[in-house]
Amino acid sequence: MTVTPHYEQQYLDLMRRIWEEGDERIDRTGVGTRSVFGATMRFSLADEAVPLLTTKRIYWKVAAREMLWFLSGNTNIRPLVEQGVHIWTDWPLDNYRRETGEAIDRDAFEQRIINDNAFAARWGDLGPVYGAQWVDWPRYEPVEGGLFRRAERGHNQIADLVAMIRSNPGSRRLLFTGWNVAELAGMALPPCHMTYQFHVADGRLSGLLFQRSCDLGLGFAFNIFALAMITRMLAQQCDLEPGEAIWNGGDVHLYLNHADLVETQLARTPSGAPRLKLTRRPESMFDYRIEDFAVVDYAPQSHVAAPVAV
Ligand SMILES: Nc1nc(=O)c2c([nH]1)NC[C@@H]1CN(c3ccc(C(=O)N[C@@H](CCC(=O)O)C(=O)O)cc3)CN21
Ligand SMILES: O=c1ccn([C@H]2C[C@H](O)[C@@H](COP(=O)(O)O)O2)c(=O)[nH]1
Repeated sequence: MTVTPHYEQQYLDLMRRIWEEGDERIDRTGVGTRSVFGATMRFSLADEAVPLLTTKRIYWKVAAREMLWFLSGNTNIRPLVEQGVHIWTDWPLDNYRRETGEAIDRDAFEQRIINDNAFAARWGDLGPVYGAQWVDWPRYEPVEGGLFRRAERGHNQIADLVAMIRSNPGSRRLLFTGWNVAELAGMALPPCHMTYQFHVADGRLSGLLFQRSCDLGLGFAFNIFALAMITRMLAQQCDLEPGEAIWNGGDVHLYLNHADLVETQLARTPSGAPRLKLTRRPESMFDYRIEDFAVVDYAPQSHVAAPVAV
């Protein structure tokens, strides 16, 4: 009898291989990583399956709120912080401390972001990151004298994608990207989950993500959930069934200060088959709310905390 391995096994196998054989180097953050180049994982989304890790608890609502924030086009951490989502605070905080020399702690910084409009506008923005490029990629229009001005509304890649999936599902151009070369310098971090492509076969929509840089211990769990989530949303909007989530990583790494996390997860056995439910069919990709998502049959092992490299 052959037993199908649990979907999470491919993640644990990659984690072990990087930890044991990855190339060790000092990275941009100074923390140090072990790294491999090029990896693929595939997860079924059929029957509402969702690739949540089970060898530690994943706060999927944090990742879901982040995805809804991307789709809103907002690039300021304020709406995240207002919802108790702290995952993007460290970069503006680091910038604020460097520029002002003030030794403010994270809670106080977040309070000021919430309470003070001008402060949030000055210190809370990440630059033209994901949301800006996804729904408002800048367009320029000619004005007199050979000059150009920025059009009031940019390209909405997500709205265009929905229209294209509906009208031409066989297209090989069903994609959107955050990698706007001309604007990279203004971003707090250049996009990691940078290009998403979609494919329709047999009435099923599959999503493929190319992620140039992946923090396998921390970011990956969020990135793979988000890929599944947006693929499900697009399938719902386009009257398709969910197919697969396919993940392609470029530089896939483990930070050297994640030893406890790696050893704990590798000592655990994945189990269970969580499902993601979309409880309502909103008007468009831009009308989803956090209440529209529910995860059932998710019984993970305990959360394992790990430091984020800034
Ligand atoms: N080094 C690094 N790794 C990342 O994954 C990452 C970045 N930087 N920079 C930009 C964003 C921010 N992301 C983050 C940042 C922090 C967590 C994190 O701390 N997660 C914890 C706690 C989650 C919570 O308490 O809400 C976790 O256990 O998943 C996850 C993703 C993903 N990205
Ligand atoms: O969604 C995300 C965002 C970021 N990461 C990780 C990958 C790297 O560890 C850092 C980014 O550093 P770079 O020097 O720009 O590559 O953040 C992630 O895994 N997922």
